[in-house]
Amino acid sequence: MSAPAISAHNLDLTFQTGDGPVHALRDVSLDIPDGEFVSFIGPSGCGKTTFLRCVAALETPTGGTLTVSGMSPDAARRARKYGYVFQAAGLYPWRTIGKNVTLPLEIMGIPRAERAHRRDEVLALVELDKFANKYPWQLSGGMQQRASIARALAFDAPILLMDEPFGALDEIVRDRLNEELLALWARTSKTTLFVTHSIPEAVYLSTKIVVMSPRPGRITDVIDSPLPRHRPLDIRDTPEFLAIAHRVREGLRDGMQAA
Ligand SMILES: Nc1ncnc2c1ncn2[C@@H]1O[C@H](COP(=O)(O)OP(=O)(O)OP(=O)(O)O)[C@@H](O)[C@H]1O
Repeated sequence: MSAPAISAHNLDLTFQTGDGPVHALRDVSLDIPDGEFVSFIGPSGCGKTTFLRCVAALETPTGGTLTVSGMSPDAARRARKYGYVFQAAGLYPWRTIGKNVTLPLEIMGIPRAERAHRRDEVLALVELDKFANKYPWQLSGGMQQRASIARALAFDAPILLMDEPFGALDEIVRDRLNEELLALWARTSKTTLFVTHSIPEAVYLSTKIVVMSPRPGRITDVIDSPLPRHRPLDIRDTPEFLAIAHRVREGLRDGMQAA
């Protein structure tokens, strides 16, 4: 069997700050097999972003072990094992959508023809193929987030890290992007780590839901979703869906009480 996409054991992270130590993650152990869609949900400040940043080698844990595709996070970063989608789309306003998407490929030194090919492919995946020559300000917020997903997909990394990518969008746009993201995940089968504050979003998207407690962030529950992989939006009204949402809510409440 190949190594899990992500494997964390007793992960700890304490930030040293001017006001004293901030214990952001405590004893986080989690294995994520290849191809799963895993949501992280928990109160603000519980370390969700910090965990993603550890996976991306942007933070160094102060204890425990973490492997990404069977290697150290730093080696995984150098091997370009992940794409990262941030809370804000973070597109460069002076570059077209197409040129935003190809920027990481330019930095990697990928030849022009190959860049153009990958740009067309990923823009088609997020249904923005007609917008390659537009500038970010000419697109809606939801389209900008899709462009930022395309940029993260451009170098075809096996892991996609998404930090609350739809948090700033209204519910209707968010619903549509949730549906599109599931379809995209089904087509690409990338291992996805997705941070959210929304219980319905976590339950709708995920094969596994990781519930975290307030700081220091611990895992209070890991729920393997019994829902089928194909999920129309109205699955959210089914008793199965509501039962998982209830369990997430309980997990969040238990974490708050224990804190
Ligand atoms: N570089 C840093 N230096 C000091 N403290 C930090 C640093 N980065 C994060 N923290 C602290 O660590 C804790 C966890 O932060 P993190 O951003 O991971 O939480 P989060 O669960 O993603 O929150 P939110 O849902 O609000 O985005 C917070 O208390 C935060 O203030």
